[in-house]
Amino acid sequence: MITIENLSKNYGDIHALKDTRLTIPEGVCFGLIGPNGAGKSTMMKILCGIIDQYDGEVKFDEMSVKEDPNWVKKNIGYVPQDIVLYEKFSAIANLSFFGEMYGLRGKALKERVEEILVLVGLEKRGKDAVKTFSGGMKRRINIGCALMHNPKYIIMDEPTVGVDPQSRNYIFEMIHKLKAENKTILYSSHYMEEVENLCEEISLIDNGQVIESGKVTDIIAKHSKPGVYVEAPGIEESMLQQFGGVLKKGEGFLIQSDQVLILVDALASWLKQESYPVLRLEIAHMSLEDIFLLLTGKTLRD
Ligand SMILES: Nc1ncnc2c1ncn2[C@@H]1O[C@H](COP(=O)(O)OP(=O)(O)OP(=O)(O)O)[C@@H](O)[C@H]1O
Repeated sequence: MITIENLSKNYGDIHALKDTRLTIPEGVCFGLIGPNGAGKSTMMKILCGIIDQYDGEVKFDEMSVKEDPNWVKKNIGYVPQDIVLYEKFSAIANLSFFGEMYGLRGKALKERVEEILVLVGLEKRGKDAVKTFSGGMKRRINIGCALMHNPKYIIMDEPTVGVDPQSRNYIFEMIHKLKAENKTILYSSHYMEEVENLCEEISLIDNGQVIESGKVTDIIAKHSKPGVYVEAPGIEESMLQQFGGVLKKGEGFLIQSDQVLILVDALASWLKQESYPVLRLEIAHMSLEDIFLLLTGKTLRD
């Protein structure tokens, strides 16, 4: 279990994390969701010991990150947001380099490199220089490097950003395999649907603080309200506020109400009376993304 207590980090006047608390259970894929600048990367860098100047406490079981940075290096695999690889060297050379840093040698190193190449789906490209790889392939090798020492905890900072669909699917498959091996994975993303599919538990982060945390289904059950989605060119949020709470969603609006049938009727009459062309009018439930918007007033992506 990872326990984060009263974690704060400032960069000059910027409060990247503000008295944050979080508990991450063992053996789950845990998603950190938040917009740009929410504090996700800062939290991850503190967890894996890259940032060591902060207030508060981070513990893996009872092991404090501050007390034993070497334990952290042995037990955590960190996949940074920016790909770090030696472009001129082959995939095998890159994986071997990271394996050696973690103390692997000889046969054990060779076998682990082969295992990782299979895991990331690049066993046929092992001897090729990384500079000949697509962005998605580089990302897969980058993840492989973080797994060379078979860490118990894996921290992945937005591993699918800028990645092609094929590589993204490889990454998802990899995560499912790691979950089957009972690894604890911390996974940050701006993509709610990714996190909903991969993670058993999540934390919504905004402005350096945890807004909500728990199982995806529990968060949805707690905050989601039924409502009606309406899409009609020309209508504006202020016009719909007479009907209930309004959230802007895609090209239309989601209006919350416990009386959805009455609301559909009322909206239909109003739209007809005002002569707005209606593209969609339907009963809808709030998604996790809608809940994030409801709780923070922000969308996940600009
Ligand atoms: N080295 C740094 N120096 C100064 N400010 C920083 C530094 N790193 C991060 N910040 C600031 O701290 C805040 C949190 O940044 P952080 O990178 O942790 O957020 P994030 O949620 O990971 O965002 P993104 O999704 O864009 O990666 C932001 O306001 C950011 O500009």
